[in-house]
Amino acid sequence: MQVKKAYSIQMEKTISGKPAGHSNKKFALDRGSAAIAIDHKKIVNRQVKKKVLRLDIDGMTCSACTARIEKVLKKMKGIESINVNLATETGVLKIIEDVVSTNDVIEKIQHLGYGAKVKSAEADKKKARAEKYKKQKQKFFISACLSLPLLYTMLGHLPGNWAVPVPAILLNPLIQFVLAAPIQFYAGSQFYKGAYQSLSHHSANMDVLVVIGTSASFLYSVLEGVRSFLYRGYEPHLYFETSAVLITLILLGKLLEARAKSRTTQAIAHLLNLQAKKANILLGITEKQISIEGVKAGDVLVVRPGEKIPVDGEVIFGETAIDESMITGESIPAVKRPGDQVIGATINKNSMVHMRATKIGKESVLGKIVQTVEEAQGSKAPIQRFADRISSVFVPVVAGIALLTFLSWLFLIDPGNVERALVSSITVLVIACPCALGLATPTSIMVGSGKGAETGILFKGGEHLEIMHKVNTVIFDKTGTITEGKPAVTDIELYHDKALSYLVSVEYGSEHPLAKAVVHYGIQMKVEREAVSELQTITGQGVHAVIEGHHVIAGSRKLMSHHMVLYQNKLKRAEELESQGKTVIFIAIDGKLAGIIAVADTIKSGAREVVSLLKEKGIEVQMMTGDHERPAMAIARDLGIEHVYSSVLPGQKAEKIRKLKGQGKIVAMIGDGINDAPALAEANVGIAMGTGTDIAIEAADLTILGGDLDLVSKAFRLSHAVMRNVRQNFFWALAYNSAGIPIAAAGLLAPWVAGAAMAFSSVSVITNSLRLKKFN
Ligand SMILES: Nc1ncnc2c1ncn2[C@@H]1O[C@H](COP(=O)(O)OP(=O)(O)OP(=O)(O)O)[C@@H](O)[C@H]1O
Ligand SMILES: [Cu+]
Ligand SMILES: [Mg+2]
Repeated sequence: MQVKKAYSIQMEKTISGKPAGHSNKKFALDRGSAAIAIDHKKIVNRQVKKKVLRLDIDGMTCSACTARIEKVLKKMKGIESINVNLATETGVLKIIEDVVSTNDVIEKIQHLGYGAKVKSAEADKKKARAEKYKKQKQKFFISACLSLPLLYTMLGHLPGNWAVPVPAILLNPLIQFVLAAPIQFYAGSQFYKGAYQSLSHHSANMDVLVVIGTSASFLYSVLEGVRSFLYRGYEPHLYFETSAVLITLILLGKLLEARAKSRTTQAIAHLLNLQAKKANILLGITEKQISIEGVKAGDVLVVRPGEKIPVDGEVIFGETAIDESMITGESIPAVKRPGDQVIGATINKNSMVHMRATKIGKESVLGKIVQTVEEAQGSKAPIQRFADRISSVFVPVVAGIALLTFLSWLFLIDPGNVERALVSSITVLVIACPCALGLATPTSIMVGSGKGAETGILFKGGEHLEIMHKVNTVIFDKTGTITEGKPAVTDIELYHDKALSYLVSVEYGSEHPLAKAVVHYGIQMKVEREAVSELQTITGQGVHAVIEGHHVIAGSRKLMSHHMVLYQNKLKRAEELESQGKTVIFIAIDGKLAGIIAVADTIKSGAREVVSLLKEKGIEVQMMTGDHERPAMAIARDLGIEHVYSSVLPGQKAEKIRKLKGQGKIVAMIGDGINDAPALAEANVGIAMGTGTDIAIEAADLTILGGDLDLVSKAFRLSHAVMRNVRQNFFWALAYNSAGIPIAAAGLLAPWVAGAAMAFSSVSVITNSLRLKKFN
């Protein structure tokens, strides 16, 4: 049954990732021969009760912490999803406001022993981070200065001629205690705090390992010292330097980590820097310069040539050309007249204009981009959950191995030697600490998606970066994706004197690229437009309207057949035009064919290269279009694409992708139109052209700013580079541990060497991630 009714698109996207291969999107499309009415507000309103809550979370030390917060909060009522990121120290939650309040969530996290507050502005955060860094640095220096004399005493233990004379005072247990205690309890207090928090919630993080390790050597040394006071002549075996150096090195590691981390978040700062800092506001007839934060929607702003457009808005006076390349990728400046929309951060080239601010801050185009990038950087790739799982079992396992080491030394290897047993087990504890594992994925994802954003590839989440490198089938949409989407009318044949006027009038109400071509042509030819009623867009087929009491339809031959319009006598002419790669629009008035009009679009530069690049990688390339077979084939042949699906209706596009997925293929769909939205949502990876419709962008997993096809192959390369980087990070994170544990258990490693290895494993992971910045 085909009912004429508006059909709506339902979209549900979650922030958190699901395992690769599973689409986390639902896209219901009831098909019919009817008009499509897509209401943006409706999509938003559906989720009005739900709120995305962004928090700054403080005090997490390793991925065991993130795992615990996620686990506990997931159990709370009203929390739909939660994603805590160690690298950015943030949490993104989806909550149902009626059920749970922001305060409930914050209290819960605080109860777990972490600091939590609603995400502050980037500037506040920077300040807080800088302060923390300063304090951390201070602690490190104190601890390093106190450790040096202790370290010096170790030189006295060097074998044979290497031994260095050590002043007796440094060997005094009391002096050593005085040097070591501040390190243990002041500089090292953060580890005690962390360990206490962790243990009081029945879990163990890396702080626990550090605390057990350092406290054991400290306490043992204290006992030895006491003994030497009680029994004259007793030679105490002091290990103060072990705990001191360990803490110093771990603090150094943290310091280096913090510094490297701040470099990974530069992409956002870079984006925010695009924004204008000041705006000239017009108050009556006087003009005043104010800072950008002071601009409100509705303000009238003056923008002179050479200045940046301060916020999103609408031109109300003047005419100018604006360079929008940073947002749209379009290198030719766009002409803007009163009534035209302008985008914040773009550059006014020609002359002064007045504009009315419409969207500011988070609502603006740039604000949304920043938000997307932030979310992507804070989200998790499926592979990270794997890392989180490993590290959450790691700590107890390691504690077990350390205990085993202690017992086997004490009872089997060197019976009765508490000291040897203790040192070996401490070393095991320290070297096995999996702190770098928690950083392996998020730092790569962060640098990688930041790099993408800089180049014009906006990933909506880390999971897409990961899935993308598994893609083996890529499907391109034609119009607007492979072609410029700026078609021009080339041929025209009319059989009714009102045909052109009616056609231009109906197409005026359509967003379709073909419609724009017709409207543009109409303006050029100075065609009069008529009043239109009952306008309906039939997605994938054409448009319908009533003009001066006449039923006018324009679109594909499918639409004509559907309305029983006879077009067969013009079929030959149409096919002739189509073989040249042109798209033919049929016009019918009151059920009679009134004209055919041919429209041609140019293939984007770089299209051929992308296709051959993907094919080289062993990826299957296909094309899927709503257009007729002939023009589709003509273009496909030109590009070297063998598989073409033509005359596909929007719902069928998604169907086709579902089928391919069913065959076990991992599919990426690249499109721009409303007709592509369901397919973009269905594909494993949906890629939208930034020049395309909002609906497509919303449905997709990543957006190519400006619609540059080179960026498509770049996005694929980036995902491969990031995943390679993640694997390298896993290696660096685990290499020291796996190699170190047996050596440490055998008692062949000094505890401080283990401490250094642990610190450098974190540092090498972050350094490796930063290499992605050089990706080109
Ligand atoms: N506004 C319109 N005016 C005239 N014809 C239209 C209109 N919208 C759709 N059509 C007809 O329907 C066909 C399918 O449209 P659809 O939007 O699904 O795909 P397309 O834009 O041609 O190609 P692609 O799927 O590659 O983007 C078009 O080729 C055209 O013949
Ligand atoms: Cu560690
Ligand atoms: Mg298209």
